[in-house]
Amino acid sequence: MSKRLTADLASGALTEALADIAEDAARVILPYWRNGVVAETKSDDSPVTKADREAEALILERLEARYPGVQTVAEEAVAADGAPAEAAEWFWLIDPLDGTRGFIEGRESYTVNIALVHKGAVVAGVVTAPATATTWRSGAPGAGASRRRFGESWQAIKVRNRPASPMAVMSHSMTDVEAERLASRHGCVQWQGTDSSLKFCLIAEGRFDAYPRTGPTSEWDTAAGQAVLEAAGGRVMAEDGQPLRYGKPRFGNGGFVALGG
Ligand SMILES: Nc1ncnc2c1ncn2[C@@H]1O[C@H](COP(=O)(O)O)[C@@H](OP(=O)(O)O)[C@H]1O
Ligand SMILES: [Mg+2]
Repeated sequence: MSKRLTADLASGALTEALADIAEDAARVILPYWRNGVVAETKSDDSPVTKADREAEALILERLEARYPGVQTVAEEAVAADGAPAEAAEWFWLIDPLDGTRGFIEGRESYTVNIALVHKGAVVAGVVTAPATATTWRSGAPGAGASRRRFGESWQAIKVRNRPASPMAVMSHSMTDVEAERLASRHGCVQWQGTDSSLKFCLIAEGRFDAYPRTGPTSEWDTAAGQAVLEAAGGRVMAEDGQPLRYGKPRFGNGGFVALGG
């Protein structure tokens, strides 16, 4: 493993570099947003655009240039060529455009996601929201999480203490009845629908308290958001009550719940 990777992880320079890469990917994506982008349908029926593919190509090239030889597991590469047979000790999980449906419909809630996994645990991640020019990142181990607007300095963020009336944030992909049932199972009286990994970041910055999810997602949908949320003082638990882990069969997740303070 490259010495640079482990040194950058320890110093916090890793997510500084990942943030620059994700923001450059955002600059590739933005010209396509609200500009008549054409959606194609993948074999799993989910949509993909030129923006997804070009952003992923940029991210893969930049990661390989700075940290050569680390395994990459990226949404569009897996869609085209299949998933690697097994996860390496260290690997990247990349979703160049999470919330593609919202992106195509012109909503702001889509993100660029890059995360690093070591021995099945997510150890670093960045989430960038191109539409609002905002990036969230985990810092050096123990150094918390932070957020910046493009070109500005990092501000520390953290989860809020659970209030008397906790609020859930959830995928739009549910009926109101399902969403209400799921929110109340986690003690939440109110809930709001949002696309993409932004949900983890909204909990990390203390605006919501829970993000429960029952249906399947892919590991690249959750890893970067989990890194940010854990660094901000929250957690993401799989159905067994343990922190969500990575490198599972076909890089797929079951249900989970993300929680703030
Ligand atoms: N049944 C399923 N299996 C795997 N991933 C799923 C899925 N249903 C939704 N997802 C993924 O979850 C992401 C959307 O989450 P949300 O509903 O919270 O916005 C999408 O990512 P992409 O937009 O990157 O394809 C989508 O691919
Ligand atoms: Mg996704």
